[in-house]
Amino acid sequence: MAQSVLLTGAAGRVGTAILADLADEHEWRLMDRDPMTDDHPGEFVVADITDEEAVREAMDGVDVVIHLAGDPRPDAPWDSVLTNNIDGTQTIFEAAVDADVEKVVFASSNHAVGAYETEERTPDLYRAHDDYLLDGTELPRPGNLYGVSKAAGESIGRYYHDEFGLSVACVRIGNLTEGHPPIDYERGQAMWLSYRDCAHLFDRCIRADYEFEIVYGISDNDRKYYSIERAKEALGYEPQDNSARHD
Ligand SMILES: NC(=O)C1=CN([C@@H]2O[C@H](COP(=O)(O)OP(=O)(O)OC[C@H]3O[C@@H](n4cnc5c(N)ncnc54)[C@H](O)[C@@H]3O)[C@@H](O)[C@H]2O)C=CC1
Ligand SMILES: O=C1O[C@H](COP(=O)(O)O)[C@@H](O)[C@H](O)[C@H]1O
Repeated sequence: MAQSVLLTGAAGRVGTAILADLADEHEWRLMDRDPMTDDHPGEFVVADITDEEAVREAMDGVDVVIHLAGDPRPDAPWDSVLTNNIDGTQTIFEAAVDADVEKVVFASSNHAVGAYETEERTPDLYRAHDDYLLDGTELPRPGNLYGVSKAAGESIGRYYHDEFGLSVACVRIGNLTEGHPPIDYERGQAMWLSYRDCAHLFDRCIRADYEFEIVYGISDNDRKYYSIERAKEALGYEPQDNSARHD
């Protein structure tokens, strides 16, 4: 069944991947601080996610929020991630609860667990023969302040689930690259997420029933150190792409 979905950060790369395949699948309300130049479905709200009033207005009548807006740079400075990624995320969750939204899907990141990639484990970790696997039950272990902000976003989601019963899915997105896996970048190949698998995974997050989930958002790559089993079990994720098929 089509759902009414608020998509924050709609003008960015992940938003573009989602809308490319799902424009006709749901009723969209799009939000970004930058206007969208391309054709887009639904209504577009130009607003900053730290603007409480604008966020509350945009949340009206919405079933599901996909929250992508934020500073995506792994080397982003603290003042930016504090404002855009932590404060902005709390504003979204608070407004979602107040508006009786059913589900919030939070764009977390591989960088929330980046420090598991120790000198001893790498580069073997990025290769198919290695069996080290993170499955989403491990503690966050960020390797930069951006990763700290994503771990904080997951905790904010946990709090709003436990305290208010909101369904929350945190997707630790790997490396979204259009058309083919990253070239000459083993780490990126191991965590490649194709555009169509990205759209499908977020569609499953919109449609599935769950309580609180942390899943990895990568394609079904032969080389992988993130398990996609929980995304399959809890959400019905069925990826079609594999970075090994593009060598
Ligand atoms: N692209 C990737 O491979 C990955 C992305 N992510 C996460 O997914 C989300 C989307 O990332 P991308 O699409 O790649 O980034 P992007 O930079 O292409 O898109 C982010 C969008 O959010 C908007 N935005 C930023 N701060 C905002 C604010 N305060 N208020 C309103 N809009 C704001 C920007 O204008 C931009 O259009 C981010 O939260 C990022 O951390 C996580 C892991 C990997
Ligand atoms: O969280 C993110 O991760 C991807 C992959 O990280 P990288 O350090 O291998 O580039 C990154 O491309 C994206 O911009 C970021 O938001």
